[in-house]
Amino acid sequence: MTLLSIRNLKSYFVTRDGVVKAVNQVSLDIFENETLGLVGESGCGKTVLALSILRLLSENTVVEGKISFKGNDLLRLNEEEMRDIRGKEIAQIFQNPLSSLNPVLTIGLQVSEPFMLHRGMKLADAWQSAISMLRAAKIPSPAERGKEYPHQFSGGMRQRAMISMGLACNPALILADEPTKGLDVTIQSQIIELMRELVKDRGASMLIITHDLAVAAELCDRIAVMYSGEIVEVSEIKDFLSNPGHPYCRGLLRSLPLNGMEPIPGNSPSLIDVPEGCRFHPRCEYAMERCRNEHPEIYEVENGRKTRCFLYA
Ligand SMILES: Nc1ncnc2c1ncn2[C@@H]1O[C@H](COP(=O)(O)OP(=O)(O)OP(=O)(O)O)[C@@H](O)[C@H]1O
Ligand code: NI
Repeated sequence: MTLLSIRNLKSYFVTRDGVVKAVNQVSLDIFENETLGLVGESGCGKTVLALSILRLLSENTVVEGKISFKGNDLLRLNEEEMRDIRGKEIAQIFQNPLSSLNPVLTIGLQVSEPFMLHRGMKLADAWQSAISMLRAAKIPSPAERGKEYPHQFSGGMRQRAMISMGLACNPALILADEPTKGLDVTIQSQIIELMRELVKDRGASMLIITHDLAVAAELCDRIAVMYSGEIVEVSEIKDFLSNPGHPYCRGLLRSLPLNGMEPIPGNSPSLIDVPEGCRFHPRCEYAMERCRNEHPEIYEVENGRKTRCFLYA
């Protein structure tokens, strides 16, 4: 069953230099009870896609298309209805908890907040629920540590606190944007393990944005790859790792340390002035005449795999 369905989403920023087409005609489904990875080079539009779902983009953004979630089109809800969905039905776990946590409130109080806001609990009950949540996130001595402030927590512990906050109201969908960025490798894998456990235990779905294909391999059921504002491949993670379809995805795999770290030649295109034809053609070793002039649609390949490449037309 589909939990969230994005159709023809466009998120454009109007800037002095031109229109930045950060998300361009994206269609993507997130199923119930699945973890979907979203990968792609820096600046390809991953964060903007996640922020579009939550409608957290700035005023100068034009957002068009349809985002269906539990019978509603999120893009058509009013701000009050949307506030009700944020944190309760769709939670976010973003990178850099230090900038997302309030420095002058205790961790316990901040994790209590969603319980008060969305579940109507009084502070004393919310506090108890917050402490259980911190315990579930494996924060040691949660009753004492809940009284501490963000700066008294290590980076890993702060991320655990953010995860507790995100999962407090049992959201159906969690949007996690690089949740382990900047953490030590060992802490990273503990956080990933924790997220997998908590998300699966609750039967929630997750969209996880990551640069790290190893993280995606560990955590995801399916993967979606973005290039220059577009989805270029969607596939089961195991098919993707063993046999990626799109030439860009083949390049991504070759750039992994265990495969020789061969970088993809060239740079990703500007989102203001995108190449004609296939956006990847200037960097593609398989580029044909057609790729220079025609924009490929996304083709159904096999096994639910979809690839935006004329090799599969
Ligand atoms: N408020 C804004 N105004 C104008 N352009 C923006 C704005 N926010 C993002 N962009 C542009 O939109 C594009 C996509 O940005 P986005 O943050 O989604 O990339 P990303 O894939 O998340 O990259 P990273 O992996 O580095 O986080 C970038 O070119 C970025 O500069
Ligand atoms: Ni990002």
